Amino acid sequence: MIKGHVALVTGAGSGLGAATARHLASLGATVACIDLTEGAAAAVAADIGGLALGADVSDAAAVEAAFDRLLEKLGVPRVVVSCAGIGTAARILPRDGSLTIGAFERTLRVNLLGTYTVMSVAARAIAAAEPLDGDGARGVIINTASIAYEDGQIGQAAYSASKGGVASMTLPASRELARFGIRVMTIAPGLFETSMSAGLPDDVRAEILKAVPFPSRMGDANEFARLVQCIVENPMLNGSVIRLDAAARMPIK
Ligand SMILES: NC(=O)c1ccc[n+]([C@@H]2O[C@H](COP(=O)([O-])OP(=O)(O)OC[C@H]3O[C@@H](n4cnc5c(N)ncnc54)[C@H](O)[C@@H]3O)[C@@H](O)[C@H]2O)c1
Ligand SMILES: C[C@@H](O)[C@H]1CC[C@H]2[C@@H]3CC[C@H]4CC(=O)CC[C@]4(C)[C@H]3CC[C@]12C
Repeated sequence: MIKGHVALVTGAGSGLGAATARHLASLGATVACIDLTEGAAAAVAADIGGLALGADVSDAAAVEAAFDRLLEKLGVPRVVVSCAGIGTAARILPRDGSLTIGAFERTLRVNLLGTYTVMSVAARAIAAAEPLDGDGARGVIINTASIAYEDGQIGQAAYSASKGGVASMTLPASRELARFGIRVMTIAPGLFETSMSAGLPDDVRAEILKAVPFPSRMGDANEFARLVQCIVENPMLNGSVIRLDAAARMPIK
């Protein structure tokens, strides 16, 4: 379902998404790279001979328009990986007494609604495509949560809620889409070296790394991409959330 097929990666302009797009291309896929930062998606797409599409995943019309262009240019993607997301640090009760409801809403819109939107638009196209094998497989959708969905720290109520929603969607989505031969999986990464985690204050990073048993280091984005490959290549992986975290359990803050 990789070599000679089309794949779609959101958040492909940076970090885990960019590594995944590059890895799938190295395995012979033609990759469509969606990102809010179209220039970043274009740089990755240019490197791998893929298609760059600028879209905000939280904007359903933009996602549909990008998908229409993908279908026109490349055809139906059989592998869809949602990496687009934002990290948010927002306390429920900040010291200044302000309300952080806007930050909560923005985080849920991008991380949860955006993931649901891409999954919905992709599933509609994949379900209409020809089956690829004797099982009747038509495609696989891989979403990205975070270990924060279980170990959320102080200041991560919004982020953890958004990732908890992504994780919780996995089983019902896989149950519903099974009849179309579409698998749904979620990866919950621990701390990985990307632009997002670069925003971590050094003391916070050090505290989190103390809670990473082995290997006690930041993950490499290619290690995420290799799990994507494993999921695509193993048809028995469906309806599950896989923590990719070196046995980390994040500390309280
Ligand atoms: N880096 C980590 O430690 C870590 C850990 C666990 C989970 N994650 C998750 O992995 C995913 C990828 O994160 P990353 O570390 O590669 O971060 P990153 O910031 O390097 O990449 C995220 C990409 O998503 C894009 N993006 C953001 N909002 C978007 C939107 N509304 N529409 C389209 N594209 C959008 C950004 O432009 C960026 O290119 C995120 O969902 C993040 O929450 C990251
Ligand atoms: C496991 C990962 O998803 C989270 C673990 C720690 C989080 C970071 C904590 C600091 C935040 C600082 C900020 O204002 C932006 C978001 C953060 C970098 C946040 C991002 C998600 C992780 C890395």
